[in-house]
Amino acid sequence: MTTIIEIKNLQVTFPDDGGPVHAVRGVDLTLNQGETLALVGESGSGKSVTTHALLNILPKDAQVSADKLQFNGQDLLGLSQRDINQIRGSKISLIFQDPLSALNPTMRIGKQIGEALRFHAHVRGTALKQAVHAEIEAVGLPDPQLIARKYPHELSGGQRQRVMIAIALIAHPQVLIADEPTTALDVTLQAKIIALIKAQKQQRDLSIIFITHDLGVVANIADRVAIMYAGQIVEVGTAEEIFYNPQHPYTWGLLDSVPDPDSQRETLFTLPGNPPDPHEELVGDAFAPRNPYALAIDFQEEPPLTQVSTTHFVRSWLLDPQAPAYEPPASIRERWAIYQQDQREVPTHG
Ligand SMILES: Nc1ncnc2c1ncn2[C@@H]1O[C@H](COP(=O)(O)OP(=O)(O)OP(=O)(O)O)[C@@H](O)[C@H]1O
Repeated sequence: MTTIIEIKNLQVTFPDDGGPVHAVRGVDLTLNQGETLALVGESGSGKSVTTHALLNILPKDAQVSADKLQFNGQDLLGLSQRDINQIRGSKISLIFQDPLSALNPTMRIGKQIGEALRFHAHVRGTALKQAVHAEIEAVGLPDPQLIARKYPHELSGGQRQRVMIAIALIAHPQVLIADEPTTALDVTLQAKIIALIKAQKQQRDLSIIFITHDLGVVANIADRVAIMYAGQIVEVGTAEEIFYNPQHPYTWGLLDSVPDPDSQRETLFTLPGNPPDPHEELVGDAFAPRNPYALAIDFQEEPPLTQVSTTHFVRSWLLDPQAPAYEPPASIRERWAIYQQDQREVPTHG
């Protein structure tokens, strides 16, 4: 498996009148060739800041440090702004949550889609026009010539998001970072945009980081899932491990807050409390005050990362060999039962 992006111990702090804001507190993350990695957590957990650090698009006053921040084995932290600009848009592209504010209201759609190709590949004239029209078609928009002449406000929300995808993909990047690309859309449109991203991934052999606060959204697209809380990854695993063998109480809460059409539950679970103030210096486990399963040690010491399988890692004291026995919520026990059943059904060789 080829690693495309490797992040080790990423820390990002912003200066602020109320004291430094600790947005990212030691993130380790890898993206492998051809996979979709979902980065999931509540608002403010540091998902966007993590990927913006990668692309060097944080505000100038951000303090960024990392033991490793690499793209295809190349160190991104040491690169000049010019070299980073070459990578951004052509090798790594970003789709933002809100196309209306990301698009230029005064520029025709066609010109905006063509920009990356003009800038990175110096394509001009008829070739550029043809490439733009082909890209508009590829993202499922009708009548490319008409769409290219329109301005952003003349399109619907779903059409604008397709335009954002065309802008991100036209220069044939290796990596697509999709930051909450469906949040502003209704459920039907969400499903269509996810299907489009999935299809484009397959056609173009993309690797994707898909950012969302909603675990339900990524069930159909993610190969692996990383759960982020208060600037740290608290659990990471394959989609199957996160959905059916989750080990961190925060992941349990996120799973329980996803609407389940088959469930008998009448009201949806909402995680009690709020994430910690990012100004705070944290002691122990950042999730402890909201965690009904917290142990005394959670309020004193940061939990170590425990390996559950070759692909599954969890940052929780519950997995310590000395932790007392505990029983997760019934909804999670049901998931575990399905997982164990699936494991038994996997044929063993040898
Ligand atoms: N320029 C900035 N100056 C100060 N604090 C910032 C800045 N950008 C982000 N932050 C803070 O960093 C923390 C992480 O923000 P980030 O945008 O990465 O969260 P997120 O998980 O992507 O959530 P959301 O879905 O709301 O964007 C938040 O507390 C946020 O307020």
